[in-house]
Amino acid sequence: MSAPLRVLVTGAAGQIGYSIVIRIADGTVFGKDQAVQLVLLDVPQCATVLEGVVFELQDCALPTLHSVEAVTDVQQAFTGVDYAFLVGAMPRREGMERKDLLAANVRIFKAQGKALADFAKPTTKVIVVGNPANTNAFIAAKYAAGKVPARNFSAMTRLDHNRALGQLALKTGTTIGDVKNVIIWGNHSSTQFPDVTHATIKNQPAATVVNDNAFLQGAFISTVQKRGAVIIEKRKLSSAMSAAKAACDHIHDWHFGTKAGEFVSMAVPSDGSYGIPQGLVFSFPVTIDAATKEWKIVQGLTFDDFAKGKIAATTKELEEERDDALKACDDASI
Ligand SMILES: NC(=O)C1=CN([C@@H]2O[C@H](COP(=O)(O)OP(=O)(O)OC[C@H]3O[C@@H](n4cnc5c(N)ncnc54)[C@H](O)[C@@H]3O)[C@@H](O)[C@H]2O)C=CC1
Ligand SMILES: O=C(O)CCC(=O)C(=O)O
Repeated sequence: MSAPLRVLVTGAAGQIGYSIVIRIADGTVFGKDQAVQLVLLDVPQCATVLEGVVFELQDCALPTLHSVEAVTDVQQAFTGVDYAFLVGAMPRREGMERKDLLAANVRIFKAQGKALADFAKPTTKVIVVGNPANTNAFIAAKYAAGKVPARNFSAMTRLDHNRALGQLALKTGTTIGDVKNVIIWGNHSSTQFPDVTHATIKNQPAATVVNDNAFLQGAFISTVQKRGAVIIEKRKLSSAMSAAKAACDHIHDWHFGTKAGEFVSMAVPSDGSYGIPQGLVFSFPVTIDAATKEWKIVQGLTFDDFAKGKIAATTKELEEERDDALKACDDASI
């Protein structure tokens, strides 16, 4: 068993927390030979619930779980972490857009960015799940600057990516393993652009196999864009099982690298690729090198006018969110 990795989950008393911790603890994310020290953070009001989660993890008798601690103190939570799953935040309810959460949640990510700078390892890798995820990651990276590099911050669009794979498999009567290289561009919001231009199904161009352009430019895109809202409408709670699974896929691939010839969607600070403003946390297709654990934005993809319009819309939304978040941070007394 390798020396333990210290892995933090915030919001661990919540519904995503409950689905995510078992996958981290049982070796699904970091492998069956990798011990994990799990740190579960939530707010003090949730301390008892958190204790129950710790007890359940102990009762799972997992060989890969080196230790598990429940904490409500930010310094204790962030000290020495190798990976941080930042889930803890207010979820939206029916009828809200994710950006409606901005003012409430941005304060959390400002404080946690500072805590990462002060207490985490400079090599810590961070996935932000709490919404609005891209902009929260932007804010956390800003307040960790100088200590933890911006490229160690990411936001989750893997759930959207997985939703897109699922919709294509359903439409074509194939299985998930047959569908590769869909791309989610932009924001984890209803402006995101799920793009199949470079996707394949059974190694053939997805557009050829689907053979229904109206679907690909219509229902496919809107289903993926609005899936989160539909789940809320039906469950009266937001996606949790699928969100936890996607967060684990995201960190698994960051830790182990992507497969040859395949890319995944991950929201990362833009380096200016494809004309996206520098620093904006934007979902791109990325490949990850297993040895260095560094992501690289896939280069050289081309866009038609339809795609250009979609990418412009999601970029504009993210720029507006960024500006609102910066203003909220200036106003926040933390
Ligand atoms: N990026 C994505 O694809 C997805 C994002 N989400 C987002 O994930 C977040 C969590 O969702 P759920 O688990 O369903 O919500 P939940 O309400 O069940 O759990 C959130 C937990 O976070 C805790 N929390 C709040 N402030 C905290 C803080 N400052 N530090 C530590 N913990 C804190 C709460 O006490 C609660 O236990 C929401 O913002 C939701 O919108 C959900 C699904 C997908
Ligand atoms: O839609 C939301 O606001 C919460 C859940 C979510 O982000 C999603 O299901 O995609």
